[in-house]
Amino acid sequence: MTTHHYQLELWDITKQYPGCLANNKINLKLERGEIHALLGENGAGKSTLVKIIYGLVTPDSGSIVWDGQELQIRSPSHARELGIGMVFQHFSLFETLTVTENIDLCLTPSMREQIGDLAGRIRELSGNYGLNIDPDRYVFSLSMGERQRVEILRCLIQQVKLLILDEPTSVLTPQEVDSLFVVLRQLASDGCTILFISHKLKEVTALCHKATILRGGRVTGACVPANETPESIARMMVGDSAIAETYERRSSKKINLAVKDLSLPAPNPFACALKQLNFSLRGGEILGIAGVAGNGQEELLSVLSGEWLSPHSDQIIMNGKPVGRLKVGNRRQLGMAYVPAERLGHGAAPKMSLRENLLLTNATLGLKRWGWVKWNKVSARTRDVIEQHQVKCHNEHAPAHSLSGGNLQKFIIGRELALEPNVFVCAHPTWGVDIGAANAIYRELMELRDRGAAIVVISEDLDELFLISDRIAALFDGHLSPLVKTQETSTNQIGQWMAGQFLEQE
Ligand SMILES: Nc1ncnc2c1ncn2[C@@H]1O[C@H](COP(=O)(O)OP(=O)(O)OP(=O)(O)O)[C@@H](O)[C@H]1O
Repeated sequence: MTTHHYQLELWDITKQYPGCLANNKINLKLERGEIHALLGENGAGKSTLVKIIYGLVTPDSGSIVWDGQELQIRSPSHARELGIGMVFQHFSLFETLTVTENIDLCLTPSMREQIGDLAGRIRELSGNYGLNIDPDRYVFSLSMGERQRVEILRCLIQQVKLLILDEPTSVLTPQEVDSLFVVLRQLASDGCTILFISHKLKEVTALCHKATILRGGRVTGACVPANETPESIARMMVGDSAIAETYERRSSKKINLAVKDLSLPAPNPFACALKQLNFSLRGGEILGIAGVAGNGQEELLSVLSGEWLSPHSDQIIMNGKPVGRLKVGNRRQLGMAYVPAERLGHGAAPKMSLRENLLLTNATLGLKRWGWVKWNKVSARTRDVIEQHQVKCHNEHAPAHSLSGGNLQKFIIGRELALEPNVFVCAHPTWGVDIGAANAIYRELMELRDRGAAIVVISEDLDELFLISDRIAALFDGHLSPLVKTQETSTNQIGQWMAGQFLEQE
């Protein structure tokens, strides 16, 4: 049954969740040194399968052959001992510890002894692979891109034979993606096998040697990505809904959101101060803000949403009212909705059910009276969001953490759109969302825009920003570049602005 040149073989792997057959007799073989893409729409069963390989989930039936030996992977620490490393979509780092302390936590005593000076080894590996990580920094001060690089470093330090990456590029800029691919190709040529989950099909065709496609928990196809186009792979995954659309540009006269001379000191030594930001946004307009992670995106999101207050009330004006000193809840009452970058923990409370999560931001919409929650209404509204946005889940009582990443993102966006905001601030709207659902989200953003809302989209995906934005700008070191019409600029120019070139022109 086994062939020894395979690093990993899965035979008839099956996993049933209540009401959902997440993996249905899956067969998969990974050769040593190959980069293998695992593709499929949201909820297809990709994360379940890789959690089985990483020992986080026990399959109901089927067998696993590692390095020619049939075995059971009992736990993540067992997986790591075998040489299996995983970088999750949701990072698993402790924010109040440094990079070195975080990496140290997953080492066994013998690994510690073998490595010796851990901080030195981190510096060395970080240098070799161009990851640019300072071992002494605290994780809370790192951008999403940097956090992901710490996770990759953590696996590299353990000398993995199989590296599993779940949506690794979703928080990276094009330049960071290129350098990640250099690292991955180097690792693969050193004999490390890489299992790569991604919804970004251009990247799959550029990087991966083989691809396996899942649908509804089954393997439904396989291909050599280099022989395919992103469109042909998309059709294999989700059918014709994948075909990309283009959108007309619109805008109106009324200004829904204005930011005036907004400067904000960095709240900690590693955060980014915002410097003299000025922009205004009309109803019926989408402003795309590009930038390399860590250049002020998190800070701008926090100050626009009201999680942080601006120094003066009139530095942020919503529909003519100064709101800079109002908190999130008050801004929501005035018509703002907000989707933060991190889904679990920030966008949704993981252990709370979907209807409780809906209530968290929709409470003002007649769902409470005299302090009593009208649970029937909350349930009905949650079911509407689930239906309208085709969120795959058991029902409205499912805890947020039981949803696949893309489905949770669809739910959070749907919940916020249900508020019918006139100012919508949204980070990474299609992070981890499959191509069919991404198009559905784009359509909804366009429709909201056409109903007169002003929308700010902060994203590191330039293709996305060029597809949907009416105007576009880049953040660099807390400075905002000029805002230009998307048709009048190019990815090249915005790429240069992302590196701060606009400051030299001023
Ligand atoms: N702990 C759980 N309890 C109940 N159902 C679950 C649980 N984990 C996953 N599921 C369900 O199993 C199915 C497969 O989910 P999985 O996370 O594997 O999909 P995926 O292909 O990784 O999707 P995505 O691209 O959105 O991350 C989904 O319908 C999901 O809701």
